[in-house]
Amino acid sequence: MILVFGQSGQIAIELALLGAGPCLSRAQADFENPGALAAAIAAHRPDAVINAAAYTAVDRAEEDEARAFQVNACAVEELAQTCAEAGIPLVHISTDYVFDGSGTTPWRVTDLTNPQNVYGRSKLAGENAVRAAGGPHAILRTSWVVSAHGNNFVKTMVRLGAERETLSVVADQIGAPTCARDIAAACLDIAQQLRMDPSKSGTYHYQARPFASWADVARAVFEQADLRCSVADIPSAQYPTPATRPLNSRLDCSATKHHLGIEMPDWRAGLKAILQEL
Ligand SMILES: NC(=O)C1=CN([C@@H]2O[C@H](COP(=O)(O)OP(=O)(O)OC[C@H]3O[C@@H](n4cnc5c(N)ncnc54)[C@H](OP(=O)(O)O)[C@@H]3O)[C@@H](O)[C@H]2O)C=CC1
Ligand SMILES: Cc1cn([C@H]2C[C@H](O)[C@@H](COP(=O)(O)OP(=O)(O)O[C@H]3O[C@@H](C)C(=O)[C@@H](O)[C@H]3O)O2)c(=O)[nH]c1=O
Repeated sequence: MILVFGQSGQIAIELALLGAGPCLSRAQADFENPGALAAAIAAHRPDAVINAAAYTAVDRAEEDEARAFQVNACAVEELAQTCAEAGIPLVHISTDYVFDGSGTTPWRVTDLTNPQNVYGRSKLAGENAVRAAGGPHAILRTSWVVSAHGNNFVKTMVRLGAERETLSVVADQIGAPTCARDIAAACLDIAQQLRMDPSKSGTYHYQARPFASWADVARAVFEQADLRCSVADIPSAQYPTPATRPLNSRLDCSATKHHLGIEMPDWRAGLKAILQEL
């Protein structure tokens, strides 16, 4: 049995649809309540754990640092240590925001991290806690998660695209949207592989193809959803936000393919499915 944390989140919803579970809610396992995660593991005795819970409000985190670190790092340390002590494989999801966004080369799993905002620093601290716990684990870094559920850029674009004739969207942050459904399937695959072979533990990248800017994604949404809104490309400087976002969010996913045999999906196909679901 695969125990999932983060029941109401985009990725956890897709994990449940794919048959993973039980999926625990905040009320069942609160990451701000020390001891709650160890108790949940003891109660469920899972074969593997997928942590899809996190503090994901990137701008709010700038003023809510203690809570972001509690959820994304301190609680993750408790979870990782509990799993390691029991030999339970842990799949932990992380983010492109652990990188500083310099250059244009896709980030490899071994590249130096240097997060530029509180959310990214808290996620990096969570990664480090998982590695330090020393149990069977996979840290799966992904980016720009989109789905028919929860809050995400695609849903925001569908809403704004119906209200506006033109929308200004940043065109100098390059990465790729990755569908929660594809990530969930990858997490399940990795959890099974870790159960069979703990030596596959490590850090992996999982990002859909092809690379795109947020403006490209907005254009694809409007085109596929038949919305008449046009997109004006702007630099990040013209869209000031409390948290700095990395310009280069391209992830090199070759190790994921090489070591785990997992292929990267095309986000345009996933986008089509999401728009049909909305
Ligand atoms: N969203 C994105 O674009 C990206 C996300 N990721 C990572 O992927 C993972 C999943 O993201 P996503 O599916 O988008 O997440 P969501 O933002 O959709 O959901 C987050 C989940 O975490 C839960 N959560 C937050 N705080 C607590 C807490 N104190 N105790 C228990 N549960 C809590 C939320 O519960 P509640 O509903 O009660 O608040 C919710 O179920 C995270 O690790 C995230 O960092 C990586 C790259 C991009
Ligand atoms: C709504 C809107 C956003 N933007 C820009 C702002 C920002 O640079 C970019 C995306 O905005 P969002 O706030 O949706 O994205 P953001 O919350 O930064 O998304 C991030 O979330 C965390 C959890 C991650 O881990 C990252 O991988 C990434 O997905 O689009 C525009 O340029 N125009 C607009 O009208």
